[in-house]
Amino acid sequence: MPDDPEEGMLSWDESVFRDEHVFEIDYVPESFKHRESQMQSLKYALRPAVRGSRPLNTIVSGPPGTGKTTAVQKLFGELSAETDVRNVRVNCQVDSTRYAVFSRIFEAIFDYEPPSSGISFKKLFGQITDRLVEDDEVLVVALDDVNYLFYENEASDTLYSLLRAHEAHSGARIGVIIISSDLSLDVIEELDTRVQSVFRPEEVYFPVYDERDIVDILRERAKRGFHEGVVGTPELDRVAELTAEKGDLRVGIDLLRRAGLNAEMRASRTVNVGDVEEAYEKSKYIHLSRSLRGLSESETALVRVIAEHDGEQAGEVYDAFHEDTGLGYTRYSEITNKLDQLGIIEAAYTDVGGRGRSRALSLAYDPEAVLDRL
Ligand SMILES: Nc1ncnc2c1ncn2[C@@H]1O[C@H](COP(=O)(O)OP(=O)(O)OP(=O)(O)O)[C@@H](O)[C@H]1O
Repeated sequence: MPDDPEEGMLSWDESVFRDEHVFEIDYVPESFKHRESQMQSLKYALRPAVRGSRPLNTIVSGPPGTGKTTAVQKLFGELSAETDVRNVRVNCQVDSTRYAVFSRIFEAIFDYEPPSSGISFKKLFGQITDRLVEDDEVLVVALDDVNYLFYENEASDTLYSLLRAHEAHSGARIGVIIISSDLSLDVIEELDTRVQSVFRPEEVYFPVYDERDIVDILRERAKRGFHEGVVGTPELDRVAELTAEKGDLRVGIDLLRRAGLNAEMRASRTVNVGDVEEAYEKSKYIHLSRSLRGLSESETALVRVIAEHDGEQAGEVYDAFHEDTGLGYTRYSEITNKLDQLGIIEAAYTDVGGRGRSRALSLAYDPEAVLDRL
């Protein structure tokens, strides 16, 4: 510990943070660099809406933590502030059925939730479009993390309703932005042919940031979040290096916050590389935590069973799952597919001693780390 407490030590009423809020998950950054071309493409697609026409439908894709959601949030913020275009972003991890998506849209338009007694989908839809026509407004809907609609088999119906709104309800103008971070999913291919025939979206791709971009973005964030001099260049470089390994900018933002907390734990005014390395033991699981957060009870139950039977054959895992939950094979296999697509588990086919092929299920992460986060 430093000799001079005045200089090196943090007192109780001091903090390394200037504004800890900038490291939170829902913070929309003021400065949004290295995404200029993607922002241009999105603006191009949205521009017709400003003129009162239907905007171009768009698919935004790219790996997790590459700024897709932020780009849409920033543009929607501008649309709300400067134009009459209505917009709503639906988080499909939370609202993963067509009815839930439209309830969210209803809420955004009417400023209150639809009656919980339950009205038919048709009625819900009709009220939304009537209102749009009445107010002469164009609506843009962003379906964020659209892959969750696919896991529930709701994607085609949801998109079909949105895309055909102007035919079903004359005068309704709705555009769709779908955001997908599951690159193993070919969104268009997976849709019903009836949807494919009306869905010819513009494509905007968000690649991972390289290490130099990451340093640039995180330096800005650190400047806002920490007092001057708290994070030095070697520490920031290490944060960027670890972030680039994972490819997800969220890892870097979480690392900065946790490293700051670790420095405070030592009552230090500055973050050192040790604080960063220690923080990484938690931050590296940020993607896992996010995937686990949205799971239902039976999905969580299956994750737990797999963690306890790591690497065993699918049949054995099913027996244990069935015993715990009473659920049958169909549901079991649907959940297995979802967990596989989310990257929580890996399902590999193996030959089992001449008896044909079987699926072995294992976690994509250390079982301890998974069980800790359930
Ligand atoms: N260019 C940027 N400048 C500043 N912050 C950024 C930038 N790009 C991303 N971020 C930050 O990184 C985090 C992740 O970004 P965002 O949620 O937009 O990613 P995403 O691509 O939508 O991820 P996912 O596909 O997992 O939903 C957010 O906290 C966001 O503020």
